[in-house]
Parts: sequence; C-alpha cells; structure tokens
Amino acid sequence: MSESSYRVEVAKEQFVFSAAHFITFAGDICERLHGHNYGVRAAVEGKLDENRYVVDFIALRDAVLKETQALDHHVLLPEHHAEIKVTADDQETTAMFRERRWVFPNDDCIILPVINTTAEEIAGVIADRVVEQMGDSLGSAMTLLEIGVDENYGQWGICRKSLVANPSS
Ligand SMILES: Nc1nc2c(c(=O)[nH]1)N=C([C@H](O)[C@H](O)COP(=O)(O)OP(=O)(O)OP(=O)(O)O)CN2
Repeated sequence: MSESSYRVEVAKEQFVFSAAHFITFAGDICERLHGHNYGVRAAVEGKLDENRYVVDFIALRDAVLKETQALDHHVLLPEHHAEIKVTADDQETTAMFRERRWVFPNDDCIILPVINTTAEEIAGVIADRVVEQMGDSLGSAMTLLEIGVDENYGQWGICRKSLVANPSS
C-alpha cells in the first residue's frame, strides 16, 4: 500500500509587509535603498495527526502573521554581510558599504541574521522564527516547513526547512 503525505498551506491577504532594503549582487554592485510590499506564504508537510490534520492552520496562520507584522515598516539590514557594515549607538543605526553611508533611527531598523537581505534569506528568517514560535505545536508528524517571500508580485524566494532530521539547521 502506498503511503500518503499531506500539506497545509496558508496564504492570507494579511501576510504582507512593507519594508526598505538594499542588497549587493554580482560581487560589488550595491543597490540603492528601496522598498517592497512583500508577500508571505507558508506550508507545512507531513502525516496526519490524531486530529486528522498536519498542523492546525490557525496556529500556523497566527505564527506567520506575527512574524510578518514584526517586519512591517522597517529598514531591513544584514548582520553578516562581508562589506555592508552595520553598527548602532543608543540612537542611530549606521550601515556602510565602501564610501556610502545610510543612517537611520534605531527603531526604524531590523538587523536580520543574514548575509544579504534577499527574499530567500528573509524567508529563512521567518521560517526559523515560526518554528521557534510554534514550538511543540509543530508536532513530530511534520516533516517540512516552507516559507515563501514575494518581493514584487510574483518574484518569490523560498526557504524549505526540514523539521525532522536537523530542526535547528
Ligand atoms: N533570487 C533573487 N533575486 C533578486 C532578489 C532576491 O531577493 N532574490 N532581489 C533583487 C533586488 O532586491 C531587486 O531590487 C528586486 O526588486 P524589483 O523591484 O523586483 O526589481 P526591478 O529593479 O526590476 O524593479 P521594478 O520595480 O520592476 O522596475 C534582485 N534579484
């Protein structure tokens, strides 16, 4: 008999956040600061539990919504970029790339544990935070969490996180 696996997806209208960022690409090209109306979606795969669902999609929805809203109306900066150096004093956050410098009030910024604030990396951060937030409600029957981040109405970066073999990776 073949084994079944199941997938739950949440893709709600409220899963949007507006944020500013800039990335580097092609080695040393650094974008100008700009913004996106990002979209987010999430999926969990696994077997059915005793409720006959993979995960309560209300719990998944609420966790994704919380992490989405946390990013709204912020400047997203990378913590681990080799050349974009981000520092903060008690009032202002400064990002530097070679001779260029951007200064923001601290409250306007979120420094993400990423190398580049691409849609893929933002998806990875949201995935980690959703796993952390959901804790035990992501039961052992679940095998995969997938988070998608859309930068521009159809340009998705996706992170797939295994929930069994090595949940912390
Ligand atoms: N795989 C990825 N590719 C690109 C990413 C990314 O996160 N993952 N990001 C970018 C840039 O952030 C770029 O700014 C994308 O913005 P977008 O507005 O879509 O690009 P355009 O310059 O074409 O903007 P228009 O508004 O459509 O003119 C690039 N690649």
